[in-house]
Amino acid sequence: MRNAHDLVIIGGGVGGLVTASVAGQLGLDVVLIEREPALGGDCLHAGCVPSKALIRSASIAHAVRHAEAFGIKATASSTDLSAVMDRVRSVIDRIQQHDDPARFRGYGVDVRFGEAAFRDQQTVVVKGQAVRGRRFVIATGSSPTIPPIPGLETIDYLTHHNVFDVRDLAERLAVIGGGPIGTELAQAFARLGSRVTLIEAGPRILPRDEPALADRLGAHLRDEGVDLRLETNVTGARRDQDCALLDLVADTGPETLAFDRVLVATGRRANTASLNPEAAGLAINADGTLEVDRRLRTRQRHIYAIGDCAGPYPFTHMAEYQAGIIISNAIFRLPRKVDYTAVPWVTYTDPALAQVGMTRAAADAAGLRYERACFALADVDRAIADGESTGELQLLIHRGRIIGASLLAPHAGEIIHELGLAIAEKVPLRRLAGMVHAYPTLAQIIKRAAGAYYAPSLFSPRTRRAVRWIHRVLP
Ligand SMILES: Cc1cc2nc3c(=O)[nH]c(=O)nc-3n(C[C@H](O)[C@H](O)[C@H](O)COP(=O)(O)OP(=O)(O)OC[C@H]3O[C@@H](n4cnc5c(N)ncnc54)[C@H](O)[C@@H]3O)c2cc1C
Ligand SMILES: NC(=O)c1ccc[n+]([C@@H]2O[C@H](COP(=O)([O-])OP(=O)(O)OC[C@H]3O[C@@H](n4cnc5c(N)ncnc54)[C@H](O)[C@@H]3O)[C@@H](O)[C@H]2O)c1
Repeated sequence: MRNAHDLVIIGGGVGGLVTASVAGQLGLDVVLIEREPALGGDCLHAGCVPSKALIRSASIAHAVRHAEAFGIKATASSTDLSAVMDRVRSVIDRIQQHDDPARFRGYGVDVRFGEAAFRDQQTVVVKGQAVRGRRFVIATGSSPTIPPIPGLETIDYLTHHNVFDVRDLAERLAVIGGGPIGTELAQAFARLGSRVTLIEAGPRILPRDEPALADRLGAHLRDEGVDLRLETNVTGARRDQDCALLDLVADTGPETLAFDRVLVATGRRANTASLNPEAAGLAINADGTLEVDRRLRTRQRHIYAIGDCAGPYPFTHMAEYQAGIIISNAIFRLPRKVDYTAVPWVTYTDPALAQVGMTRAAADAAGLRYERACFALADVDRAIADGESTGELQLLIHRGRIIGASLLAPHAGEIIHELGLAIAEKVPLRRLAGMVHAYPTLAQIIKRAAGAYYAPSLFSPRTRRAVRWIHRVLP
């Protein structure tokens, strides 16, 4: 095909950037198109990075406030949100250096800024210019969805796109939506000093996670002072002088509450409309993601899609993982399919809620018979030393191997990967029970849960009889 680039990548977030850097360094003729004025995508500018930087400030505020429980007299903390957000900004700026267009141009990538839309199956148009490609990777991410609440447009609500620009701490903050965004930010702002009401339409926060652990986290947030309203619908919103009024309806009846700010965190939808997908003959799933096969090819075999715009797991590490699949399929031409058996995800509350592999709901849906091994964090020595008691590990075990793990614990995201490897590599549970875990670590909860699973058979009457017999007959 004349004048066609080897690879045209649409979207300069993590999915697009990982693909572009490898393809460029391997010597392909690559064009990377990003509609915002900077590379990095939502994770860097309005997602993972600013939220985790904010959570860090919030955890320090929380530690200072509770210092006395650890024998430390600290003066009462107050939050300078402007300084907190300056730090958030500086963290973004520091990481942004990795995503400098000059770096990618140095790899030979032709970086262009402007919105790309398909003209046909081989061409996208950017700022009026046609860009032809032999292969395409769509990595356009997702955007916040706004629920159809009458009057919402009148109250100047926040989303994750502008919440990190706010400089003054709201005294009363409503967070609508108890998914990962709403839950992480509700706790962070409560710890920074806002009175937070977290409103979730469903029966629990974090509906994709293990229900018992999500409930435990919800109770913990309440203990920390978050006013958690479950099974509550927002039926109307309006401005009243300096505040926003929200009409709430729950089993207990209707109620109208006043807030200084309202953050909407009710989900995200794939960015596909601006791409003009029909012109390229691409199919869209009911949830708005692009239809792809297990090799991440759309219906047009030379057009691939990865990250949030393809799903099914809208996380940065999954966009990066899927970029690896594309590199294999589209660059090395080695057919490779996605494998989602050991996908981890973490909600970075304190304690954090981490999942890898199957939840019980997923195992039930797959018709698998499994057993459970659980262990409470409160019985782990390190957790006692740290003054942390809220948490639990739950393992799902199928034929002696772990198929899913859910962990509520401080830094759960740092602990869960050992279990991810065990699931991916089908490591027998007894190997984990026998593995030496350094003392005292929170990760010992894994060995303890595995030990708890084997304890009934280890200390059974049969084993006890066998041990007595051995001691009688052997010298
Ligand atoms: C508040 C928040 C916190 C989060 N925290 C975490 C976390 O802790 N861990 C985690 O794993 N995930 C987290 N996520 C999710 C994570 O941000 C996304 O999964 C990740 O950014 C997806 O990467 P991507 O490459 O698919 O899309 P993005 O990073 O969104 O990049 C897509 C890019 O495509 C561009 N684009 C869109 N349409 C076009 C077009 N037509 N032409 C040109 N360019 C276009 C966009 O401008 C954007 O830069 C969080 C998300 C939010 C909102
Ligand atoms: N730590 C992380 O990995 C992390 C953190 C933040 C975001 N993310 C990603 O970003 C994506 C978007 O996150 P999110 O939290 O916005 O979406 P989500 O879809 O995960 O959760 C939205 C929540 O809002 C509730 N909801 C929807 N409409 C509502 C309404 N009108 N009133 C009250 N509640 C309502 C839903 O029941 C659901 O619990 C997620 O899919 C997640 O993967 C990941």
